[in-house]
Amino acid sequence: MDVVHLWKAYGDKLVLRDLSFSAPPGVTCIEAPSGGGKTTLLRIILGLEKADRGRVEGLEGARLAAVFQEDRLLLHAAAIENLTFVRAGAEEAAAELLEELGLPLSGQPVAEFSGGMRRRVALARALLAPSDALVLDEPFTGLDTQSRAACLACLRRRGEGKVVLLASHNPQDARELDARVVRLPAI
Ligand SMILES: Nc1ncnc2c1ncn2[C@@H]1O[C@H](COP(=O)(O)OP(=O)(O)OP(=O)(O)O)[C@@H](O)[C@H]1O
Repeated sequence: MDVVHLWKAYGDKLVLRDLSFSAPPGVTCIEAPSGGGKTTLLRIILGLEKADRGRVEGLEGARLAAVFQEDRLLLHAAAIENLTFVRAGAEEAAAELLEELGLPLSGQPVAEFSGGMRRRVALARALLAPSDALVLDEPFTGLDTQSRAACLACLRRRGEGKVVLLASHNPQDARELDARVVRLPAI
């Protein structure tokens, strides 16, 4: 995937200025401080926001799976139902993923889960959805050390061969995922 001369402003506020980079298969971490434009960039890549100028190449026809900054789960459904919602009939694969991420297989609605548990359900859902590329916006927020390690291992294994874009303000993410890093310049 290539980002080519991307510009984006909200009113007078310039957020992305002539941004270009390539993201080959593997993990690319997008690093910037809070407010630095990471979410804006990912939303443009997902087609949810329009750039003012420039383009994203190489994702034409690709299936994208995402973890948004908010979890966007079906709160009254169980974790496994949140997963099979994106891949019907995949109960076994969904259960395996939940287990890998230390999540319960019970019928408990995710509304009753902790914030970190919900974050892991959102990641599991993105990993289960049939996809060619993963777009992950701060997927590890609110996770303790052990859950974060489980997520990293799962992403490493299941993201293999895909373009994975991961917005982060934690430089440890890139180190632990052996990822390329794109640092958004301060504007
Ligand atoms: N819809 C919008 N309308 C106006 N301004 C916006 C809009 N979306 C984002 N912005 C502004 O654009 C800038 C970049 O926001 P963005 O959410 O992309 O940053 P970020 O790097 O993801 O931040 P964080 O790490 O805090 O999530 C911020 O100053 C934000 O206020």
